Amino acid sequence: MPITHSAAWQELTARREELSTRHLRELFAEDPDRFARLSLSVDGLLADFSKQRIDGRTLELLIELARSADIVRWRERMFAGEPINTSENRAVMHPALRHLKLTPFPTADHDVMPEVREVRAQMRAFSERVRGGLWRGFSGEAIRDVVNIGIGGSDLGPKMVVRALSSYQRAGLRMHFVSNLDSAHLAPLLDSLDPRSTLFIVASKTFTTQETMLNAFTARQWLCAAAGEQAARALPLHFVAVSSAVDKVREFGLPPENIFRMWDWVGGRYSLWSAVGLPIALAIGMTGFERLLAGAQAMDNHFCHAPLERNLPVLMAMIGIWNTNFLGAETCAVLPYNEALRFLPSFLQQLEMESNGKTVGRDGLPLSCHANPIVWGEIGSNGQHAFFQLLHQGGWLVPSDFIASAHSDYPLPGHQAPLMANFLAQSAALAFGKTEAEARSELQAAGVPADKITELLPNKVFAGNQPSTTLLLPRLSPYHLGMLLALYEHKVFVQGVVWGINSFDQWGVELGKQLAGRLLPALCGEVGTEGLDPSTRALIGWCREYGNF
Ligand SMILES: O=P(O)(O)OC[C@H]1O[C@H](O)[C@H](O)[C@@H](O)[C@@H]1O
Repeated sequence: MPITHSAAWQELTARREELSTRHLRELFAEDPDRFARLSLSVDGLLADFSKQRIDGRTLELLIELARSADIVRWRERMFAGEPINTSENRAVMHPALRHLKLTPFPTADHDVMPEVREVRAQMRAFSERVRGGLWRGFSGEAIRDVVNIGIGGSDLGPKMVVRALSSYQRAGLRMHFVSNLDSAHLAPLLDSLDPRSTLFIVASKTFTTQETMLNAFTARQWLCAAAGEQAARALPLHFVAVSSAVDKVREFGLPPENIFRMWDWVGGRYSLWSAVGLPIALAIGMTGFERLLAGAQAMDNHFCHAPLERNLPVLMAMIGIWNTNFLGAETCAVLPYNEALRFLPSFLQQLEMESNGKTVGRDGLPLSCHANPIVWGEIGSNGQHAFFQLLHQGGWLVPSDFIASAHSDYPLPGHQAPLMANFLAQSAALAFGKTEAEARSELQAAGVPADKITELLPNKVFAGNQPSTTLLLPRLSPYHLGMLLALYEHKVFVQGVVWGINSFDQWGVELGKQLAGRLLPALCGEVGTEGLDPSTRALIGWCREYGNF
């Protein structure tokens, strides 16, 4: 039965009629305990849902909706290692990667932990050697620059975490991330590097991704040219790979000891906890990386054991569904007030939109409702000076997640309090707005003449009622970052279950890749353009006229 036919969905639809006309101002005025009732903290991570357009009954119904989608059973199935990624017949076991107990996972009969622990030990040994200056390049120099070559899940996660935890980076290694096919990404970086002290990590689960392989081949050529006669000896001293395709890495020229394995039960966008996180271990040390894993494991435990009504990922997921499917929001903004979380919006875009950006359900039938909204975002307070105008007065419903850490790890005097003041001010302004009466009396108090007040007044009113969730970390530590990221992962999982989606495949990325493969020879003039659509044919003509392929 489609989820939209469930009793909870029907009741929520009725509830929408009532709540869509209510203002957050009224909801707060009616209930002085609203913050206490609609916020929840787990291990120091605080989530405030009180500025969402919900009330107690709505929340009860949302939890009932999650139950009618059988969330408890699906959660058990995931943690039991069942092949819930049905279109690829794969288990989904990224929680195994942060399982730090000495017990099996998922079961004693099918325990992946020995392999996981083996790779963790390999990561520890390797990162300690590199960080300690014991891993030497072909000319005997220690490593100073590390370049991760990968894209999508093999780039966004480690890049985001390395940036987020930059204040924990003490070994002095310079970390770089190259993902784009465009040589404007790799070329200037190579120009700035010394091949004798540079280490490349080629991260690709499949080891076939066009962008990654092209960048890896170019980097290999660059190294070999610099190493000259020592090229063969240099390659394993300057290249390691993270992949599940061991044979392909061997063909690239790397010995088994330079290969960090991953498994088909880890999806790319869920893989930062695996050896894909090697740049994190190199940047902050393996002990720091394990703190990240510990935070994620704490969130796994909370997700598995907390009652649904007090379960952070479940609440976040269901409130998102309320905003999308009942209030009609088409987008969702991620607004981290922390410079170190600069790459979090892009990471979450892949996590959410590649997982749940679908219109077909697990059963192969069209979904009976919309699934993932469009996720976008920017760090604060920068966004305030760019697009917040639209959030405040643009007339669109845009729910947002405000994220910050109370403690700054870069304590320049006088910065953190104003940052946090802006962080708190914006969600309050979006929620409560400014009425015409308030705007009028402000203008009067400022001595603005009456005719000017009439002219200005419409511009000075803020409708408010924009819903937001505030996520507040005590500090952006590896542990709390791990919690935050696992929170979003499980939120995505819960939403996928309710929408009836397989959140772990991504067939929608294939068509463009296929077409690019067909167009490449036409662009290079090796084949004609007959049979292509007129627009593409004409564009190829232009590209060939001006391009330097
Ligand atoms: O790690 P790789 O196999 O190179 O894949 C890198 C990325 O490319 C693909 O196109 C997928 O859409 C992503 O989910 C994946 O993370």
